[in-house]
Order: sequence, then C-alpha cells, then structure tokens
Amino acid sequence: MFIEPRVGTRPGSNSARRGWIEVVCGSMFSGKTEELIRRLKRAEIARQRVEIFKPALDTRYHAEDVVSHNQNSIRSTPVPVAQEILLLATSCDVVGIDEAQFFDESLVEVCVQLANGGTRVIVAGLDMDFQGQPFGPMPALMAVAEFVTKVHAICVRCGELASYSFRVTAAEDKILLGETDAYEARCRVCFQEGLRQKAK
Ligand SMILES: Nc1ncnc2c1ncn2[C@@H]1O[C@H](COP(=O)(O)OP(=O)(O)O)[C@@H](O)[C@H]1O
Ligand SMILES: Cc1cn([C@H]2C[C@H](O)[C@@H](COP(=O)(O)O)O2)c(=O)[nH]c1=O
Ligand SMILES: [Zn+2]
Repeated sequence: MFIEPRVGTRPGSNSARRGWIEVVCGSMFSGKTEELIRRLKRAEIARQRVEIFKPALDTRYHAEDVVSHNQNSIRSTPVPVAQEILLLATSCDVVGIDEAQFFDESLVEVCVQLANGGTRVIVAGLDMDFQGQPFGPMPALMAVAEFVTKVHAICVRCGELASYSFRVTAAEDKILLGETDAYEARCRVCFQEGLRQKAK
C-alpha cells in the first residue's frame, strides 16, 4: 500500500512547499482508478485542495466523474488537451489525472511544471496498449515521477497476475473505448496465446 510521504519535516530540510509526481500504472481492471480515488479522497480528508482531470474523450461511465469498474467515483473536470490542466489547477495542493495514456506528450511537461511549483501530482493510466506497446506519455511520466506503482489485475484465462489488456475484437485503432465487451485482463502467457490466435 502506498503511504503518503511526509516531506519538509526533517531538521535542515527546505521548508518550502514541495511537489512531486506519482504514477499508478497497469493493465485494464488492475485497480488504477480505485487507487487514484483512494489517494485523492485521503488528501480531501486532510483538507487539501484537490482537483481531478481526465481527457474529455473518455465518456465511458460518466461525462464528468472519474468512475472505477466497481462504481467508486469522484468528481472531475474533463479537458480536451493537457495544457488546460495548467490553467485550471492554479491554487490547489493535489492534482489527480486519470486515463493519462490518452493525452499527448505535453502532459509530461504539464506535470513537471505543477510539481516544480509545489503541487503533488497523481497520474493514473495504462502503461501498455492492446498490442503490448508503451502507451502515449506513460513511459516518460514514469521516468520523471518520484513514485511509480504498478498494479495488477487477475488474468481471466488462468488466474495469474495480469499485466496486459487483450482486445477481444478485431479493431486495430489504438483508441477504442470499452470494458469487458472489448478487453480482457491477461497474463503474459495468455496474452501471447491470444495474439497468436488472432494472427491465424
Ligand atoms: N480481471 C480482473 N482483475 C481484477 N479486478 C477486476 C477484474 N475484472 C473486473 N475487476 C474489477 O475491477 C476493479 C478495478 O477497477 P478500476 O480501479 O476501475 O481498474 P482500472 O482503472 O485499472 O481499469 C476491481 O476492484 C474489480 O472489482
Ligand atoms: C488497451 C487499450 C485500452 N483502451 C481504452 C479502453 C478503456 O476505455 C480505457 C482504459 O480504461 P481503464 O480505466 O484502464 O480500464 O482505454 C484503448 O483505447 N486502447 C487500448 O489499446
Ligand atoms: Zn493467464
């Protein structure tokens, strides 16, 4: 379990407000959104000023709220491009960003600027797409983050830990919103087996 770091409390440490970046990544159904919501709600309990953003294109469960697969939710602001987060996140202590894989690379600079300015930034997103390739700005975000948490789903084929999101349809577009209608959480072995079956 992730325990929030207490910063600026050691003797001699710089007491200026410190920011940092946390990344929560993994496959679909691995609990990224649940973990994001858990961290953000704890920050709200601590009376910190929290803002949550998601890409406007993600309208799966709700136009505005961030909603997990088990229907846990938190209010959010949909934004069309990452730069808009900088305009909307002034004067908050904690910024949460869900479905980060859908933003372009400029999200990395946005997160760095926020953290440099003293904001705690928590980013959740898919580390790999349906082909097992790194997804959008996620690899670069993991590189610049102070904390990276990789969470796992359960492989629906064999019950092992799952790190892959297998697309059960033939669609080839990188972006295809969906749930269990279009994706299965799979382990490495079952994911590769699925790709071989598709290639036949
Ligand atoms: N194959 C699976 N493995 C683990 N959890 C699953 C699976 N399928 C459905 N779930 C549900 O999904 C929840 C996680 O949802 P969520 O946080 O939205 O995941 P993510 O954001 O990573 O897609 C779990 O608590 C569980 O109830
Ligand atoms: C693998 C993969 C996924 N997507 C879409 C499918 C869902 O709408 C989201 C992921 O949501 P989750 O909160 O992580 O379950 O991304 C996609 O568009 N392309 C892909 O390759
Ligand atoms: Zn498996």
